Amino acid sequence: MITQRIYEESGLFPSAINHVLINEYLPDQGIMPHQDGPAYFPVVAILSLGSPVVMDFIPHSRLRTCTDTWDNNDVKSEGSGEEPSEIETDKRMDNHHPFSVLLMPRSLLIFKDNAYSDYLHGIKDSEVHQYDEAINVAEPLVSHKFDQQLPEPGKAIQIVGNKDHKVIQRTAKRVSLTCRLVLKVQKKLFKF
Ligand SMILES: O=C(O)CCC(=O)C(=O)O
Ligand SMILES: [Fe+2]
Repeated sequence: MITQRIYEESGLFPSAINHVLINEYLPDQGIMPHQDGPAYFPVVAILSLGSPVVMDFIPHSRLRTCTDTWDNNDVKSEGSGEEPSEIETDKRMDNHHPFSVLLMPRSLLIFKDNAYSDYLHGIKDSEVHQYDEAINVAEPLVSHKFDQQLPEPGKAIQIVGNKDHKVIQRTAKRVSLTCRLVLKVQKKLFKF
């Protein structure tokens, strides 16, 4: 089973994956920025099928509260380990910039730790996604290779990219399998 393979090959989950959410998206549908919350172990594996999408990661608002000090790049010293100082707070914010990831069909995205706890993740409600800023921007250049292996070549993927303007057109549905580990499975819901 796919979850077993993800569990074994990633080595990132303390026990077998016990929760899979299947989402289906029409070409103009996304998901609003959110956090997956404390019910899950903080590692998420998302398998993507169908049209590609861009997933945006946005620093959580608690890390974006004083944007006026955002440009404070000359901070070099580490804090003393006591109360967080202003410098430490700035440094922490400096480490949290928005980023995005292009999710191609049959790709597996795994995110964890800070990406789980310090960022919201979401997908725009748009048929066209820009991936210029995606951290894996080079990937679609090789994607045509596996595009040909799909049952309907070219149906799911349309990359309208050139070197200045990198966008994907979502021409088909996208189905994702979000695989997680629920830490405490309540066996008896009602205890008297
Ligand atoms: O469909 C996706 O890629 C993301 C789904 C998601 O973030 C969720 O179900 O919590
Ligand atoms: Fe999520």
